[in-house]
Amino acid sequence: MSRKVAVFRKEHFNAAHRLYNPAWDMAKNDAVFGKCNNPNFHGHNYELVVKVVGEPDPETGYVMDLKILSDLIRDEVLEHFDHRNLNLDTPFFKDSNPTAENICIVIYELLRAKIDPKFDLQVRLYETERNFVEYPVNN
Ligand SMILES: Nc1nc2c(c(=O)[nH]1)N=C([C@H](O)[C@H](O)COP(=O)(O)OP(=O)(O)OP(=O)(O)O)CN2
Ligand SMILES: [Zn+2]
Repeated sequence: MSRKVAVFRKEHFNAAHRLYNPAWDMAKNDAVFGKCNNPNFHGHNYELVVKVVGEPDPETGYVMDLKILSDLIRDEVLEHFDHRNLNLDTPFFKDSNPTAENICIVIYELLRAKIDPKFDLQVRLYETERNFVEYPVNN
């Protein structure tokens, strides 16, 4: 029987963004993205939940030390995203929109590169209290 356990770390960051498609005119961007297309940007208080799944180490009882996970999220994610303009201050959304979906995928990829492949990883990102996304699915 599997002894896999999921451990979670919650973090938050504040960031500004604008959702628009540069290939479209303002009218179409307004129609699709509404107030999220404000050229002067707008902000969200993002809540981030990182889930790591694996078997507890027999010597420590830890799946992964949550202090190490916390430091990793700080260094790999929050340093890039917190109090930043996601369109202008980060390199991640030059060719894509900083939607919750795309931000979640970027965060997953940043963390996946640093977390031992023996662990499964899943990221949940709340853009508002009621709007949230998860990547990857079915973990
Ligand atoms: N599939 C997606 N839809 C929307 C996204 C997104 O990232 N993925 N993003 C937005 C806006 O950026 C933003 O989330 C909308 O914010 P807001 O208008 O404040 O949202 P609500 O009015 O629904 O606020 P609640 O507090 O959640 O009620 C839009 N769509
Ligand atoms: Zn928004």
